Amino acid sequence: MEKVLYLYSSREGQTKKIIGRIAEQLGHNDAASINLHENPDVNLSDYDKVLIGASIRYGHLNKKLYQFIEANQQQLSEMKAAFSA
Ligand SMILES: Cc1cc2nc3c(=O)[nH]c(=O)nc-3n(C[C@H](O)[C@H](O)[C@H](O)COP(=O)(O)O)c2cc1C
Repeated sequence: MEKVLYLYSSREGQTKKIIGRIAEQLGHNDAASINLHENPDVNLSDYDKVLIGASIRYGHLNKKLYQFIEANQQQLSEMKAAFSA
């Protein structure tokens, strides 16, 4: 079975709710849902697909998210990855 990760960067919880709803709609009830700020060292190679959800403040995503994407650029380009903000 495919392993799906829902990874989020949420300040007040809206993004967490939104990606939870997407997971529900796609039938990914068993997918992992991880807060990037609590688990910055999440290992993408443990998953087949990832959806990254992030909130915007004053035109910017959270700095930790930019750092995560930069650090995992190679892995993200080689797996099925989607982004929502
Ligand atoms: C102080 C503040 C600044 C925001 N700046 C932006 C922005 O620049 N662009 C945008 O599209 N939304 C902006 N928003 C809207 C948030 O991205 C939106 O409310 C989002 O759902 C919050 O998600 P979160 O609860 O997961 O942090 C802003 C919201 C707040 C409270």
